[in-house]
Amino acid sequence: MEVGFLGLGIMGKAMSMNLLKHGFKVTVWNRTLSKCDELVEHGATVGETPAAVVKKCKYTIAMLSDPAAALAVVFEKDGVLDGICSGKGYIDMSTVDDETSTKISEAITAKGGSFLEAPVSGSKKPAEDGQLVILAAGEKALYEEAIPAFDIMGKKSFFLGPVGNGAKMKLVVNMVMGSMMNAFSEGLELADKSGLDPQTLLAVLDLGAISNPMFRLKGPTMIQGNYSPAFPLKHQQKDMRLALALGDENAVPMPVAAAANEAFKKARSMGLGDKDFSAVYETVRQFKPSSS
Ligand SMILES: NC(=O)C1=CN([C@@H]2O[C@H](COP(=O)(O)OP(=O)(O)OC[C@H]3O[C@@H](n4cnc5c(N)ncnc54)[C@H](OP(=O)(O)O)[C@@H]3O)[C@@H](O)[C@H]2O)C=CC1
Ligand SMILES: O=CC(=O)O
Repeated sequence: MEVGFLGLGIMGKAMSMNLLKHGFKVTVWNRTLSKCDELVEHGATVGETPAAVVKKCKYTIAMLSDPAAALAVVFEKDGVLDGICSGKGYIDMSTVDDETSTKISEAITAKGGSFLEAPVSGSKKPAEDGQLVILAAGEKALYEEAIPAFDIMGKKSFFLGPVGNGAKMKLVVNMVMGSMMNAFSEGLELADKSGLDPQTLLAVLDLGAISNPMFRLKGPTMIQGNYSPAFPLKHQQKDMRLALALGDENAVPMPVAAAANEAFKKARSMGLGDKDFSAVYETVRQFKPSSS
């Protein structure tokens, strides 16, 4: 099966690599073309533009940074719209808001193509291990067609109904995650400043009711001041911003998420946007290990 893949950042590279390793023929495109090289070494072919990829493949997956990128790749010259037609599908797995997704869906379907949004929960390692959670919504027939690819990239896929529901679910999940990361950072700093060993805090947390993979994975690296990016902080802040807009639209008060968003904005202003989202710890941290 020949599939297209647009966007070879942290996530897209790992996801398309998994498809290749499991026997899919993959045609890739990335704005910075040199990022295609490693995929080509593993058997991918390169399309010169998004339109060229879409013309070649039955369906094309995209994994792009944000709403502006998702829109640009579809609507700009030689973009997805210039290649899509009846019988072809477009699956956007980027984290965007429902308005962006709906705009893309309407344009694709107006040209006779079918559309699915399918944002994912899970970061670099789950993407490498094929352990993502896929939150799909849109054209059910395209969802069914894409299940063999979803089964390779993910450990579980949900079909959530009409376009917009996948985007909203993803924003709710990441709003919770971003808020938790801030509470966790404050806890680490409070332990340290009040004379407790943060490592012991991690051990205590891991044995109790709020034990979770994120604290377990990120805690040790945060204590070391190692923020090598798995989930870039600028993307987490984008997700907080979009989730807050969803709260605004639905008149849901979200004071905790609003405070977390401010912390991520502060981290961006400190030049930490391209670091891992756990670098938000630096907004409250006073002691800096010499390695940071
Ligand atoms: N990293 C993670 O843990 C997770 C990320 N996500 C979401 O997945 C998406 C991708 O994330 P991730 O891979 O980490 O991000 P990266 O920043 O690593 O990659 C972003 C990709 O978008 C491309 N891009 C950005 N702007 C444009 C544009 N204007 N036109 C064309 N292409 C563009 C980049 O191209 P170029 O290489 O040229 O810059 C790159 O391929 C985001 O929506 C993120 O929120 C979801 C779950 C987990
Ligand atoms: O969007 C990020 C994630 O870890 O999920």
